[in-house]
Amino acid sequence: MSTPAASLEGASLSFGRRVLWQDLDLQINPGEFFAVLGPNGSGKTSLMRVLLGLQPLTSGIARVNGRPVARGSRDIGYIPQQKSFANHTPLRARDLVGLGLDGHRWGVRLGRRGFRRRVDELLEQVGASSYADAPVGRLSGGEQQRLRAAQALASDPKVLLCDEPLLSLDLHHQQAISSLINRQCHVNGSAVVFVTHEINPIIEYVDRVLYLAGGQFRVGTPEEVMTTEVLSSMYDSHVEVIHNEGRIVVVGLPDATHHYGDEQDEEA
Ligand SMILES: Nc1ncnc2c1ncn2[C@@H]1O[C@H](COP(=O)(O)OP(=O)(O)OP(=O)(O)O)[C@@H](O)[C@H]1O
Repeated sequence: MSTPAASLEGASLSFGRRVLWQDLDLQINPGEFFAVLGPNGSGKTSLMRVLLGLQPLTSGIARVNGRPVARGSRDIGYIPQQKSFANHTPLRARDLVGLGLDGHRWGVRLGRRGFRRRVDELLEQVGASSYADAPVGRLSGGEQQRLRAAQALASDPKVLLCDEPLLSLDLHHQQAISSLINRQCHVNGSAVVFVTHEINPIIEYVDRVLYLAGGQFRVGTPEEVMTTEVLSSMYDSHVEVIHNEGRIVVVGLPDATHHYGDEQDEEA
């Protein structure tokens, strides 16, 4: 059996009394498109941070490509949740993409010309050729986000972590970026971990989902997890899930995010 691209064994994460998840066992395989869903504060970004080696688990072990997670792993590509670059960031769009491509693996192998060609190719793939030489701080949120995607794809990572990468993109670019991420996954063999609030833009690509809510989790195909029964039980309230023409509509989600552990906090 091949080594999982990323795995968690008996993983738990708590902050004080708040339990985000407990006893999570997970193996994400090379070439698997794995979506992470759940309400605000359910621990999706924290899971990314665990895999990036930035957030220690409360218990259990997390591995990437068979090795315990470590900061700065070259096995990982990361499209962070959107934050804007400061206005005067001294980088052009192509420099940012080049950072993803830089260094040991590619710099030597490609040479200067090849390096530039590859950066141009990536810029084109995310529809950023027209602003290749613009300072990143002057670009719109969506334009910056497309560059982050190009940067993360540049290194051909074993594991591609995407934290709401489609936010602030228009429909056309949502489709272009999600299809590129899908190609990186199903053609180039990266494992993709894709955090999102909305599964429909990527539903045709998703192999399995992890759904986090109320301190609980479920793992399975979208058809197994995204059901009225499963989500109602996780939210502890009636939630209706409608599958229609390949889309999934969830109706009646409770507004407030209930955190497992809040009861104890209140009692205390
Ligand atoms: N270092 C920390 N110390 C204390 N609490 C934290 C820390 N990091 C995250 N949390 C809390 O853990 C919870 C989960 O945060 P996280 O960012 O993982 O949620 P999320 O599912 O990504 O949410 P969203 O959908 O809003 O992005 C939040 O309530 C957050 O305040």
